[in-house]
Amino acid sequence: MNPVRELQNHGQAVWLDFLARGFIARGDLKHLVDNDGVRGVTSNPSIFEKAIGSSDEYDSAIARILDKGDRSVAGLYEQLAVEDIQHAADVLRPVYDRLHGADGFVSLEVSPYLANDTKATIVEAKRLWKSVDRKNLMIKVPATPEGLPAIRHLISEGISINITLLFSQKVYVEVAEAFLSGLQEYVRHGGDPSHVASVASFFVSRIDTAVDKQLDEKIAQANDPAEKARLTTLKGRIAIANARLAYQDYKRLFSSDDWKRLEAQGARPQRLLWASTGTKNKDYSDVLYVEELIGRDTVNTIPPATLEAFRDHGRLRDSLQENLDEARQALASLAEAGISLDAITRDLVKQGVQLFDDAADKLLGAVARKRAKILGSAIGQQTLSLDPAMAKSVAAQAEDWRAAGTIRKLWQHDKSVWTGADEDKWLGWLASPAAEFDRAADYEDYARRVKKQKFTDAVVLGMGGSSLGPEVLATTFAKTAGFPKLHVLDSTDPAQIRALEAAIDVARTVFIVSSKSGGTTEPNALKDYFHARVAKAIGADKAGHRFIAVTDPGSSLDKEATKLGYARTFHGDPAIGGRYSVLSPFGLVPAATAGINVTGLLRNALAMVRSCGAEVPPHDNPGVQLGLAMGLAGREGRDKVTILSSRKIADFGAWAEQLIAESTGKEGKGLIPIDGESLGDASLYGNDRFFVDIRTAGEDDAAHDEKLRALENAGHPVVRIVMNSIDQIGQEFFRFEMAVAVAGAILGINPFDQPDVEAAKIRTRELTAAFEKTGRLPNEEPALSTARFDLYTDDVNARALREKGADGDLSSWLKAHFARTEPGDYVALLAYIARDDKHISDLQRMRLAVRDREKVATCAEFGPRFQHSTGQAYKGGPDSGVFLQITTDDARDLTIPGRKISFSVIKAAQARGDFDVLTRRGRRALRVHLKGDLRSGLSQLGDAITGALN
Ligand SMILES: O=C(CO)[C@@H](O)[C@H](O)[C@H](O)[C@H](O)COP(=O)(O)O
Ligand SMILES: O=C[C@H](O)COP(=O)(O)O
Repeated sequence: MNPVRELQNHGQAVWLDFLARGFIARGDLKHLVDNDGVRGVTSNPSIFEKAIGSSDEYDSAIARILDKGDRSVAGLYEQLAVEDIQHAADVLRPVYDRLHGADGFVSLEVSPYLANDTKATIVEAKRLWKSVDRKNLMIKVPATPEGLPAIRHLISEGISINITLLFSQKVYVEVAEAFLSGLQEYVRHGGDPSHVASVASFFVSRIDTAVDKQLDEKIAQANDPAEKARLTTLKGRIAIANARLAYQDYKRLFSSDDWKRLEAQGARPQRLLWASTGTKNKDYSDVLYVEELIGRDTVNTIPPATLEAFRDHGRLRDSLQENLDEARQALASLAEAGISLDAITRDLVKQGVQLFDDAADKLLGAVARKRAKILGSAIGQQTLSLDPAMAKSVAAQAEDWRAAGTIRKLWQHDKSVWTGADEDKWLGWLASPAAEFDRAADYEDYARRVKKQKFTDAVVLGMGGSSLGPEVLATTFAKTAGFPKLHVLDSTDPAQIRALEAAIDVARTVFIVSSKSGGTTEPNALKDYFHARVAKAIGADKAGHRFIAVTDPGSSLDKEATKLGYARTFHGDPAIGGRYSVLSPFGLVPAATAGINVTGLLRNALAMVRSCGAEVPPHDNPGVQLGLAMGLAGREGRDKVTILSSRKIADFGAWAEQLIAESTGKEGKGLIPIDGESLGDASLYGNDRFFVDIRTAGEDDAAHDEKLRALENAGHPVVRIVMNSIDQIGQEFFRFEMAVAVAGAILGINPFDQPDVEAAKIRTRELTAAFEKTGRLPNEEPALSTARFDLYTDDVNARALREKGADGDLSSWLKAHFARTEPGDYVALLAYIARDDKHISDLQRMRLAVRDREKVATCAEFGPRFQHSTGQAYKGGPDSGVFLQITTDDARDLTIPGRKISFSVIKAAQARGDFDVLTRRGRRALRVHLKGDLRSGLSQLGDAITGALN
């Protein structure tokens, strides 16, 4: 007779420790069931890794699933695994029926990542039990300290459980007790115990591998030949001795009175199952862990090669209860030799979890790659071109993060990923795309209502996180027919406010007042201003209906919106910081107002959320890859993240700028985003750059691409991101959010606070309070005053500049100022003037002149907008900035109804507040205040800069 089949006659069931789709489909499993009498199947993460991860057998199934709609990587794996388990269970169902539920089981393991989490194990086990939906299923749960209560709980709910990663007799007893007590509870609640099956998977060969290693060390150290011989006899015997003694515990536990009572009610014993029964040491028999463990009411789950070997030359005898004294003696000798089996088995549990984690990482990484390949251009493509040393350090960091499960921790809101401050309270952005997608119908309903009102324009009044995302949407998407044109106003500059007002029809405009805190100066002033304008145009009683508020619940704006009868208030999530809020109402309400397809935007974004998911290992996780590269490059001095956005998504950099600067620039560390600096010759760049080129497919620009290639060839890190179309913009929002959170962890800062933004706000409030009191801002002494400009700075800067040759002429001051730049520094122009096309190109000319001459990175920013964005890094980040603030006397001021203070005064206070904080922080800063006509003032400044640089 076939020895495998014959094991049945010794009361032992043979299960197969293997599973694969083709193996079942081809009928190979059925063949083993029919011919070898195989009565069960076990699976584990390593088995699925081999089946799914290391073959292409599942590729068509993955494509078929994705064809019906995108899935998370874990979801994809789970669907494949559940299908395989169902198929195997169906093959074994006749065995189960024939044996009246005594055997014929297939096991599916909960995620190894949950091994130390009781609650999550219970939730997942129940979910898997339900989705496989087969009576002959067992859910595998590891015998970790946290697994034990889960095992008891699941049994008490009538779920059949296979307890895995069991190595020690002591833990085995606990497992059996958990089973008994769980089953008692199930019966107490009226359950029929005959439906509940359980096995305790006691691992064997791994024990010998670990013990033999220690024995070999002792043998090598021993001088006495007799001692050497004694130790040698223990090799290859401990695992079997341990298992045999565990079986004695089994017999005792399952003959107790407690058990007998349960048995009388139909309960079936929890059988011991021998796992890890493939021989690892080639010096031992290839069927050692089968032949030596044959006994009644046990199971051996055997890997295919061992099964074949046993079929070929296995010998049968009732071995399990042989030589028990010898077994005890062997364990005692081991202890005498100073080897602790307890310690070894404890380690083996930990290692076992880690091995399954590793297998799961490998498996999920492979599934992630397969998903990405099948989805192709449906996900924005990212390539990292890094020099070998940086590529190596990114790979090493990715491996550290993989082994430590850092991405999972990040998704689980574990603040230890960062500084352990309060980062856990700011992670709402991880879940918001999915939550908002579920609410998409509400946005669509809202959009329909907006459409009906036939507004010509919609204006977002907000700053930073409340304005930059909407601005990307407003400038990236064309106006939708029938919907208002979307504008964003994030300035206190009177000319800019007037220009916006002139561009809209106030009587037919909807205003979106957007402020998370509700307390931000600019949107509040703008709201009052436009409320009065609308009231004048359509009547005070109707004005409120033209306003929408987007704010966090309970804010002052929330209350005011109710008081003023706003048409609607959308609440943000207080667990999302402003710069992370674009895929929440702060971006989505403006999008819906403008008729942008919110459902499509979010559906697209979710593809990237999945690509960056908790289960996608760092090597295959695009957001994490980008973040590790940015963070590690930054740590090595390549901290100028130069964003090159193509024409169609030109504004993306302005959003990314805030995210990067405000998140990372603090405690003297951080990344300095460089936006809008067009590419130049490779010789213009220092080795402080990190380039990110982002575009939509087909937006190739030969001249730009050639320069980028030159930079790449010169060894600069270059990341290329190609979106299939602008519809994928939501993906990039999420990719960058994840990347910046990751970079923050690498830099060792809290990426969710903005300590230095507050400092400027406080100083501004002091100045405006002084104005409210006295009717003017406090006096200030210029370092130099001429008919066309005044120069201001603090004493320290003034002294330093004079020492460098600054005298009575603007160019000399600028020359001295720029001369302070060192390699690795950046120069930032901070202009408190209207942000319009002309001024943008004026600043661009100036910055490029500085870049080309000084060969440093440059920023061209408008105040007060940048104060809510890059301002954080300028003040709190690395002390590598050289700042030139540009202010002016506004030709025409603009009053704010009901307030003493005007827009011009607010802007002046903001500029001074900002400048004061810069100088108080010891930054290199100079302010040039242009007098008289702004255009000619800017032109003279431009000339002075050129003069200074030459
Ligand atoms: O736990 C069970 C069955 O319940 C098995 O599937 C178990 O995971 C396997 O036997 C082991 O993982 C295989 O271990 P090894 O041969 O790699 O040492
Ligand atoms: O990025 C944030 C800005 O400082 C605006 O904040 P807010 O949304 O609370 O008005």
